[in-house]
Amino acid sequence: MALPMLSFGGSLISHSFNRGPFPIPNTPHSVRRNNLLPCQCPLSLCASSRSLSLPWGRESPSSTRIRASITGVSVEVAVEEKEKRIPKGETWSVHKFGGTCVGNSSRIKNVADIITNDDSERKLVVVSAMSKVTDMMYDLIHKAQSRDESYVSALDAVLEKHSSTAEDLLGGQDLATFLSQLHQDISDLKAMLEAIYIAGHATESFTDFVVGHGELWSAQILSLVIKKNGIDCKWMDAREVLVVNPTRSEQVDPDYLESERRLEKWYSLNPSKLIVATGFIASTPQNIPTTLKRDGSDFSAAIMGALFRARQVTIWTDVDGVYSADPRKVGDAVILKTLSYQEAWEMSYFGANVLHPRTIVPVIRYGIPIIIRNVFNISASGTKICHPSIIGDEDSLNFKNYVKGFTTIDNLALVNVEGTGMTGVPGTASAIFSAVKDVAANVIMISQASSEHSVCFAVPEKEVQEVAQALQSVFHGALNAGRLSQVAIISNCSILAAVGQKMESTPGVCATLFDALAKANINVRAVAQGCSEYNITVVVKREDSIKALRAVHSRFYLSKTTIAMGIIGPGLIGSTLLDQLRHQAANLKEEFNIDLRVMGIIGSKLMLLDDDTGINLDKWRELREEKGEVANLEKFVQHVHENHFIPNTVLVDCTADSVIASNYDEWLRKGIHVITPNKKANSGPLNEYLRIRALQRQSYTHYFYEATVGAGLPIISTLRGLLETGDRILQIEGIFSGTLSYIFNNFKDGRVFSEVVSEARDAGYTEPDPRDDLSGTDVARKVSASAQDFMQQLPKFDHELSEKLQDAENAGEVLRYVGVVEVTNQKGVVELRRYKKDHPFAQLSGSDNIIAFTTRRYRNQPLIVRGPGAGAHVTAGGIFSDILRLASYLGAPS
Ligand SMILES: NC(=O)C1=CN([C@@H]2O[C@H](COP(=O)(O)OP(=O)(O)OC[C@H]3O[C@@H](n4cnc5c(N)ncnc54)[C@H](OP(=O)(O)O)[C@@H]3O)[C@@H](O)[C@H]2O)C=CC1
Ligand SMILES: N[C@@H](CC=O)C(=O)O
Ligand code: NA
Repeated sequence: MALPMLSFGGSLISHSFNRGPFPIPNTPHSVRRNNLLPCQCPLSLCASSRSLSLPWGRESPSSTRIRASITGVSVEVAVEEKEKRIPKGETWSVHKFGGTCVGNSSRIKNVADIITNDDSERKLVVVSAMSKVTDMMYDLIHKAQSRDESYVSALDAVLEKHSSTAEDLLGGQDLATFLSQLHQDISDLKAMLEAIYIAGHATESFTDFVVGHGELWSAQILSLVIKKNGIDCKWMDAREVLVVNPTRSEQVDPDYLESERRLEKWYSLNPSKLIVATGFIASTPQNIPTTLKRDGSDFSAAIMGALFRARQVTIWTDVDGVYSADPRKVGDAVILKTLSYQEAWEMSYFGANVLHPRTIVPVIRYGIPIIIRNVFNISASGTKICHPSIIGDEDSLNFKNYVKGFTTIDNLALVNVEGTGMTGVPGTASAIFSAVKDVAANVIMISQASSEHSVCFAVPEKEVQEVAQALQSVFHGALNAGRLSQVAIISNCSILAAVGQKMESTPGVCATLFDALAKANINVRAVAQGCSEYNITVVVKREDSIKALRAVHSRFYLSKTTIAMGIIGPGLIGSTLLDQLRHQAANLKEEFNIDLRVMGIIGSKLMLLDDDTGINLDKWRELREEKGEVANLEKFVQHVHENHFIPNTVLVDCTADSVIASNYDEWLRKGIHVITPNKKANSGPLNEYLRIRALQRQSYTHYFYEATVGAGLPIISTLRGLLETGDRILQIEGIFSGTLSYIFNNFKDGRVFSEVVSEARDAGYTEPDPRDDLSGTDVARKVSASAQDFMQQLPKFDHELSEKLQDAENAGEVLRYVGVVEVTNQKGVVELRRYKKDHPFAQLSGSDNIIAFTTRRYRNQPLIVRGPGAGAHVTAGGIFSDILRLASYLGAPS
């Protein structure tokens, strides 16, 4: 057995090292645990299997069978070998659980359940140490080598954490066996830490040996819990199988051939359909324990996936999958269903916490998909990272498929080396970057234009001064001679990268990205795109980083029918509309790709502005109480329209205020759509109305007001349909007022007029000011100063109206308040008329409106629209359908 490289001296040399890299007594356990070298000759298989008989998890192979296999009984050997060879391929699924997934006993149990419920034929589970344990283990080393005696109590805490977890989960013989092993390990570690304490130093292999215990314990506990679920399960100390070669730069390269050979051997001794293996740890070809470095468990799982030619490798973590952008920065970030290996690679490289890029390398070889899933939300299907051919054409018509994700890296500086002396001079770039290498700075992006006049590159801010000094010194002569004009530092920069495999050969992606940045008023300092076209990198000012990320994300990810809404006037109609939006929003998004976001709600006194992605309509009333601020219409409009990257804005005016209506032209001019049930803008001077309509057409915005006539009834749209298709209106006659309809439908059987008006008001049919409903607003204004006053004065009219009613009844007629537009004579009349009891206008009930269009096409029989023409629900419904009409004009599917 090869001896480890140790740097211990003096008395420690006298320890026995022949079993491993550490000076611990030769207990039977340490022999087992550290006899990592599987022997090369067939005979030694027997020897090594005997010595490897572990008391937990692993069953010794039958010695008879092993002996038979080495005594040359060839037929038997063949049968045995065949049976025990790993059935590689599709049948295996690999699962990897990180530290948080096995952070305490209930989580370990949850993991055991997930494994138990996976119906794959064969399963390999790779497990990290319980959360915080690896840090605790590193801390032990740190304490011991800095001669801090508290390593002893820190080791006790490690013991306590694992023994209490085991006691929670296990019982009987399993618990006893595990605890005895744990105590043995702790006592071995204590001896080793003591040695480190005395030496004041720990070699890398000692450190790796100590820290790897977290995985040994979690794998044993998990395998015993799974066994408790009634499933046969073996645990694997991956150091017996995974062989890696250290490289420079804190990385290791797996030796697949040797690992595969050892795995075959391991499996022949431990055939099982369910194996729990330690993540993170491995051994060198010389059998010295080592680790796959930080985040190495994902790498372990990927290597195991490759060794087993697994069907898939699932990395269980605590997020639902890979997001299209950092969800802490972009509220709209979505979970990506699929990513190609290349995309995942680029995303992780560019700062997204996806997977370490090296995790992908082992699985690419065999095209094994990696799935990222949330252990705390198993209903989420996660993100599948696989070969692009498997991704297929799902969403292929969707532009967002071209750019999958966006990432940012902050705290960077640009270095710009500039001067005419660089043009056509070979070796300048080499001189620049070798100077950078000499100060060990990491170059994150490079850009050089074809004029060769300047080379610009990004490095971490903390390294930039050293880089600049190195360059000043290397190019001292060139700078003095003027061949180089400057070595400039541009501090406070961030990188924004857009990643997507389908960007390759797709025209317009760059243009869209830059257009989004330009519209958000963000200056781009430098750009880089490799010819692979998987990644476009731009450098922006640090303070613009989040704004830039949101701008580009919205451009690619929000559907073009995402609409930012500002609701003005959350009174009866406005609040009913908000309730309807709340109920329908998810369905609209799901079925029609219409994404409505209420970004602000303003009343006459208070306003509520959203934080980022829209107000939570489940509790807008409470939020208004908690977070409402003093109403300020200008600020409100600016917030709703300008403070985000949603492609469309609509203001919905649910007031009856003419001052609010006087703003429509300005809003339309700014590109804001307007929808309203407020009649003020349409019922003033005709010129005003025509001006708004003209402006709206010029600015390519929409102005919809269906609810201003007959509430939700399709009156404006019917009229428009008739006119736009070339029909000619001859007359429109009808009962246009829900309030008056209600009043005259119920003003009978000896009832008093004022009482019926109050009833209409209570039912929500009247205007905020009921004088607007009753004919002769002028008359009303003459007799009263306010709406309340008017209601008090109203009984004075009871007598007069009772007489009119009586007269009509005596003649077998009813009273109806109608409006008539006679187009041919250019005449409009609004008056109280009497109709025979069998006339359609006499048949109405409740707040019904009835409108009869007599046109050239509908000359003999008018086109009639009839139904409730007032009330909160039907009015809000009318506004809502205008909002959806807007969405469909903007491109929503029908
Ligand atoms: N009721 C119905 O059946 C129909 C109504 N309509 C129209 O719907 C509109 C709303 O009616 P309704 O909901 O019943 O009225 P409400 O009086 O219940 O609500 C009006 C809302 O407008 C707000 N408001 C008033 N002035 C301003 C201002 N300057 N700035 C911001 N907010 C303001 C009020 O805020 P605050 O509470 O803070 O004062 C209140 O929230 C009216 O234009 C009406 O003509 C149209 C068709 C049918
Ligand atoms: N107050 C109005 C409501 C609809 O416009 C009416 O009564 O019709
Ligand atoms: Na209508």
